[in-house]
Amino acid sequence: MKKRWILGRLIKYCFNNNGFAMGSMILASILLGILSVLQIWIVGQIVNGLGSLSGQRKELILYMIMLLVCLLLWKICFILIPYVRNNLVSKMKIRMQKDLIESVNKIPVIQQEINETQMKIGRAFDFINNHFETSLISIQVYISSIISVVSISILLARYSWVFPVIATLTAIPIIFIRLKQDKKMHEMYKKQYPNNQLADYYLGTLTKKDSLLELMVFQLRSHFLSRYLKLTKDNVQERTRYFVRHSCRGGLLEAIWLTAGNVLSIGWAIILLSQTSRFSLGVLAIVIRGITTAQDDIIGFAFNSKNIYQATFYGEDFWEMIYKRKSEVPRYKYSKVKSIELRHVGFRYPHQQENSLSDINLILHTDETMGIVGENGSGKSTISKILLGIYQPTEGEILVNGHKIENLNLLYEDVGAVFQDYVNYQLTPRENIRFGSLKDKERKKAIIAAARKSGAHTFVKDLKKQYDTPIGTLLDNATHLSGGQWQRLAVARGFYSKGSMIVLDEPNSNLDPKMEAALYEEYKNIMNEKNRIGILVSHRLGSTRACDRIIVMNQGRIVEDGSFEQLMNAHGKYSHMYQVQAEWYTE
Ligand SMILES: Nc1ncnc2c1ncn2[C@@H]1O[C@H](COP(=O)(O)OP(=O)(O)OP(=O)(O)O)[C@@H](O)[C@H]1O
Repeated sequence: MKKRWILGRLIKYCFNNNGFAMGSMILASILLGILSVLQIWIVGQIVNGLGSLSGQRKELILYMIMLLVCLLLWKICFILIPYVRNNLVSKMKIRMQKDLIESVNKIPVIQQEINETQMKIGRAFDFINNHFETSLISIQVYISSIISVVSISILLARYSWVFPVIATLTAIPIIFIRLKQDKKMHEMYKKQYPNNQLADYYLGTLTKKDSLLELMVFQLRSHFLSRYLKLTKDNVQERTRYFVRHSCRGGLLEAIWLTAGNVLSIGWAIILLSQTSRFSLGVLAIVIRGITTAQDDIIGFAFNSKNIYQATFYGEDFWEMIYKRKSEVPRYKYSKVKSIELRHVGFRYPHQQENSLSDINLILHTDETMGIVGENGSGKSTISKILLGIYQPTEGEILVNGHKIENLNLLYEDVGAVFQDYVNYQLTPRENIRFGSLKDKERKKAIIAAARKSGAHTFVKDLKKQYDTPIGTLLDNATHLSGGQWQRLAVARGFYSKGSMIVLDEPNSNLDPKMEAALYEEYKNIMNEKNRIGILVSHRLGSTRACDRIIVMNQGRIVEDGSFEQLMNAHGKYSHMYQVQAEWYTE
């Protein structure tokens, strides 16, 4: 998208969503510009009137009244504009956040996971929260400045065309000086952005609850603090260097140029006006005020460019995301999956040299359960994310119910999953479980049944308000839960979900052995529910024993595929790993 269109885009977007407020703001800005020239002209007439008091009293009073009306209108505009703008900004921010969140939701997860996208999303939100309002102010200042400069130039040209030229010529070099300063500053901010992000991360690690324990035990606090301080010190030093190099020098140059220009232009005005018969004190007042106001407007115009640079930098990411949403490839939605087939599927994470999955061939039918085993990093989670439609393969084909998915863009209406890195929703146990299938009406009995199966019910029933007790650390009077208790809620969420597929990705890390053993029984039941494909990713080979089939992953490939008996009889990798684990328990 071309950068220069960004302000135009913003105006259009605001008009489309809140035309009345935007229109009022623009009209008030136009009025401000007109009032500015009107005041100069009236003051000139008053000075003239004062110079020749004889018989001009009525006119003088009329000009005085006009000046008062002008000042009153000016004041009203000054009160009205911020009021309308605040109103517009609050409404538009909500709208923009909604649009942005919807757009972010449509970015493929794999793209969202990469740092570059995270930075883009961060900058887009930054635009809404910190730069959108300044962009609106810039638009408003631009409009009133343009109207003011044009009308003052017309007024000055009535006396001599030299005056608007003088006003413009003295202001233009200053515009360039400021533009250069702003460009440098913008470059500096852009350069500092990754370091700022890293500094925020260090600060977060130093202050967040999750990292406190490790910071204490490994005595990392001073290490992180010195890293944080170094980064912020470097940034401050760079900003100071920038300030001395560009702002101070530029400011000095500006002051010298403007003073010299003003002395010259006013001197020239006096000489010129004294040579003509139209010379009067009022005209001199108009010329001096006119030239200085026009200069201020032109310079203010340029000063605004700093806001425009920032709005462009942060806004670029916002508009890009909103724009992308419209050109997005449609996703293929399935409510009932009877079969899913991967044909020669390969997958490579962005910016990686090697494939994480290669040549995966697999057919899964409804009412079938599959275990996925393999060493760390062999591709188990990646393949389950592909089956869930979270990642799109970079090679090969996917067929759902026998139909090829074009562009490999797959989405299910309803699937269940328990991930290794599940989320702790700082709300209530009911909501934590209900999120497993939010689009249906709440099934109270099913929530309790899911909690019973996952073992969550044993502690939830003893909470103050049971399933409606606030849990976590955010809400008032919330109850703290242990790691294992959170995990049981995450498992209950998976159990509560409906739909034609469930993926359980090693969901037992925080559970005690008794709970783990009991859960494997439940996994068996849940995966074996009718009209479902059940997938269990696990390091405990014994837990996959009950699956109809097991695949063994190694370096991104399926190296064994069969039932438990077949794999044991084959005496391959699975049987070897199984023996090793069994020995560990029996020794
Ligand atoms: N977000 C990512 N970006 C780049 N590479 C990744 C990413 N996630 C995983 N990988 C790489 O892909 C490969 C497979 O990872 P995956 O998480 O699927 O393995 P896994 O078998 O589930 O491992 P584990 O048993 O440790 O959970 C690994 O080599 C890993 O380094």
